[in-house]
Formats: sequence, C-alpha cells, structure tokens
Amino acid sequence: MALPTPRLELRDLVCRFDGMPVVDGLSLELMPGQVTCLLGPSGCGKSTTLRMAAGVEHVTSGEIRIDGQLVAGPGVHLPPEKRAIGMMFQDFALFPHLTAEANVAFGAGSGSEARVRDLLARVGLADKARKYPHQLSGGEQQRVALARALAPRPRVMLMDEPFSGLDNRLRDGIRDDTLEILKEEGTAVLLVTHEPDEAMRMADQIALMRRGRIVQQGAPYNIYNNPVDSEAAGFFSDINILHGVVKDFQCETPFGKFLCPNLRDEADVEIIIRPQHLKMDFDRNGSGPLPTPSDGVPARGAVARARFMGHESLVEMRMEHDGSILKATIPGVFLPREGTKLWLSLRRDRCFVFPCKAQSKLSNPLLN
Ligand SMILES: Nc1ncnc2c1ncn2[C@@H]1O[C@H](COP(=O)(O)OP(=O)(O)OP(=O)(O)O)[C@@H](O)[C@H]1O
Repeated sequence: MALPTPRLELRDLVCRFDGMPVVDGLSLELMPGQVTCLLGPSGCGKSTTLRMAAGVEHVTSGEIRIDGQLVAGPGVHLPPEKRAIGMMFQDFALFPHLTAEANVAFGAGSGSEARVRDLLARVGLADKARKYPHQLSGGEQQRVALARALAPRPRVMLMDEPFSGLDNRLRDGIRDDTLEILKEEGTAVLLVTHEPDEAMRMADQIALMRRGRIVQQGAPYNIYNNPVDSEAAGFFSDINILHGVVKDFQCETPFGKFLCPNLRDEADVEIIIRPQHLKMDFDRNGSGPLPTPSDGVPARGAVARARFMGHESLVEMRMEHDGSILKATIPGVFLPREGTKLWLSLRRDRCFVFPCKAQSKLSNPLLN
C-alpha cells in the first residue's frame, strides 16, 4: 500500500544569509490534521523555516512540497498566494476599516457568505460579525484572524508565536479552540514557538531545533522523557547536573552507581535529573532513608534557599559531599527553613546519563 502523501514536506532545507547557514539541512513531514511545533532558542532558525514554507523567503537549497506538489526547489519558487497556505502571526493585522465579517470574507473570496458565517460561529463570534477590530478584545481579534486564515480552506497553516500577544488566561482557551478547529478542518499546522509549555500543550510532534538543525523530533511525551542530550533536557525544565567518570561501565556518585553501558573507561559523564524527580527526607539523628533500587543511596545537604511557588516549593540544597547546589521541588504545603538538614535521593528511572560534551578527556567517549 502506498504511503499517504504528507500535507507539507520540507526536504534538506538550507537557507543562508551572507553565506552563513541559518537553516542547515532541515527535513520534516506534516500529515493532514497534524500539529508540529518548531521549538528552539531564539535565533535557531525557526521563523526562517516557516518563512521558507510560506514562500516569503527563498530557499538556498532543498525542496518544499505541499500535497506532493513542488512549491520550492531548484528553479521553482511559488509565491505565497499560490501555495494554499494560511498564516497567523503575533501581529495578526486585521483590516481596521472592515468589520469582522468583511475581514473573514476577504480571505474567503466571492460567494462565500455561508462559509464566513460558519467560521465566525465556530470561533464564537457570530454575534460580533458587524463589529470593527477596534470594537473587539485582543482575544476576539485573534479569533477573527484565525477565521480569516481558515476561510480559503488552506491545506497548511503556518503560525509564528500567534498567541504570545495574549494574556495568560485568555491564551489557554484560544489555543485549545484554535487547535480544535484546525483539526476538524484537517489542516496541517506548523507552529513556531520558543515556549516549551506551549509546544507540549499543542503539538502532536515537536521538532526541537538548534543552530539551524532539528536535533530531536517526536511526540511531546517522548521528547520530554527521552531527551537526546542534556541541552534538550534543560530546554523543558530546570535540571540538576551531577558529574562523574566511567569505570567498568559504571559511574560512582554520592547517590550510588549509575550504569553507563556504552561508554569507555574514563569518559566524563553528566547525570541529569529534573527538580521534581528528587525525593526529600527528614534527617533522623544523622541518618536518612535506607537505599533502595529505585531511589539509590540518599545524600545529605542543608537548605540554602526555599521559595514558595504556589502549588510547589523550590528548595535549593547545598550538598555536604561537595558543596554543590541541587534543586528539588516539593508540594507547596512544605517550605523548609534555611539551614534545615535534609536527605535527597534521585528517582533513578528519571535520571539521564550522557557523555559530557564539553569536558570529555577522550576524543570519542562512546564505544565503537
Ligand atoms: N533577512 C535576514 N538577513 C540576515 N540574517 C537574518 C535574516 N533573517 C534572519 N536572520 C538571522 O537568522 C537567524 C535566525 O533567525 P530566525 O528569525 O529564523 O530565528 P528564530 O529561531 O525564529 O528566533 P526567534 O525565536 O528569536 O524569533 C538569526 O540570527 C537572524 O538574525
């Protein structure tokens, strides 16, 4: 059976400015109804990728196909209006002299009254059809912009931080409604964001970018729980990093031994753990909990700082074994006092062991 044709296909995309690659060999496929988030730090090339897909930026090399049709590639560059794409940006710029209805109709073309009415109803603005943009709230204007972008039934929707101008409470509702409508329409969505929370909330798949390349791609759950390296882990939350050296495929730490099956002796490793995966126990006359296979060996420290964050407290512990600081989050009902001695252990199934890129003594810490 033939594989379904992707709605949007980016193949080996390169974009250079003044000879410098800003997008550097990026490939991605989006299926109908699929939401893909391009996520990455500022300047990694997210918006440039989106602009190439839209046709407002030329590709230096590589190909872009929409429903199998080549829209950009060697000798080919279809302008944005010929690509069957919709676009939504942070500054969504409605026409100020047109009503909500007329703004949406502008996108839909002639003979589209029913489609315009339907779209305005679906974004919850049936009763505001005759209002002008300045008579609408920011969230309502954003809904009009969505209806306008959807009006011509685009096959692909390109969105660049479209919700970042909205206040927090408004944003979650609009995000969810927008997604629902886009899924109903079967539109493939490529959404650019630098906010991991937004990507995890919205995406079917996340493409994590760094320096013009995709470094990891997959469902949010997989990217969060199986990061490709410490930088990827650290992009989604605060992380703690323990350093160690491999000996006999293991690394000894104050929290017990960690397996390092593929690493050579003397390779420097980083053991990464998120603050919510540390366990905290009271000091009972100088001893802590007994070691267990799931939590390893506990180590003692003293509270250096504790901050109440609402549903949780963030506790910074200065560890006795080396004076380093480890961060742990605990339920907000606890806020330990500075100086309190506590024991920390690590949920071993939540630790990631990576060869240390920066400090490796070996040219290749991996076996083979
Ligand atoms: N037209 C241009 N000419 C020269 N350099 C450019 C041009 N457009 C973008 N760049 C550079 O390319 C790099 C990537 O920019 P891009 O806007 O794609 O990043 P981004 O990941 O979307 O960042 P942000 O999250 O800050 O928007 C940046 O260093 C930027 O300065």
